[in-house]
Amino acid sequence: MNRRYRKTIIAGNWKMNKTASETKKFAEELKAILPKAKWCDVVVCVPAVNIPAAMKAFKDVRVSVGAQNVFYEKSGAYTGEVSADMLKDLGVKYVIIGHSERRQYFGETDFTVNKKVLAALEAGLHPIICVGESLEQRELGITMELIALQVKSALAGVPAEKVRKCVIAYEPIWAIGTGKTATAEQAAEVCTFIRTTVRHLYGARIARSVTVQYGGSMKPANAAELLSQPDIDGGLIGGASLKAADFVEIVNAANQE
Ligand SMILES: O=C[C@H](O)COP(=O)(O)O
Repeated sequence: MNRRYRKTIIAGNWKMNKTASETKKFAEELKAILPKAKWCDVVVCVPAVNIPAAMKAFKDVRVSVGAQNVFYEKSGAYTGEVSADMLKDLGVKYVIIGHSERRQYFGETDFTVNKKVLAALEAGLHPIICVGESLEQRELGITMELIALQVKSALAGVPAEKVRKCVIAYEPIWAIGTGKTATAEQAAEVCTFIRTTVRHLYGARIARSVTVQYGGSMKPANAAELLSQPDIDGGLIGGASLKAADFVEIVNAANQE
């Protein structure tokens, strides 16, 4: 981690978990145990329908509320979709884009990810752009090519002054929800490569300012080691973000780095 140049961000991705009342309960639990002085930004990305409840519940907890998806059009006949302006209007700060579950189950592609990133930035949101390889791709030895393609596609047309608003999350698909974490070396290697890719596109100054997270079975037991890697500036946490105590332990691990 390098606090001098960029933000450390610990973000929970609740996926399709917790009702509005469970959100309120979680916020109360979190408030009781979250340290007041934090060196990192803490974000909780909740299901879209629970955003208003989360905004209210996390108001005095100094936790930003994030969304898990956004559509790229501004408005119109797109049944079931939510626009970037709608999220912004609710007070949302971050939005996850291109999570592998969206790519796998909902047909998201590098092309739609890019359109969503542009729409999110235009609305003043911070996109958390997810990239990552499958086990087959890793075994074929094409991880870096794939990551470069995903990063370059996601950032296509993003002007230099807006890139530092983007967060890039490296989430190896084989480590998501499997309990199988990438080793700190594997995670660090790809996170450094992501920064190098941004450097080739935008130069060293901007590359230094972009937050790169790791996600994939991050938990209290492995967070400190992962977060101590120089190019890992935070985590995107699924399962372990659902329990306030585990989530806070990860925030504490980030605070110690
Ligand atoms: O967005 C979060 C990732 O999918 C990681 O999920 P996980 O921590 O449950 O493996």
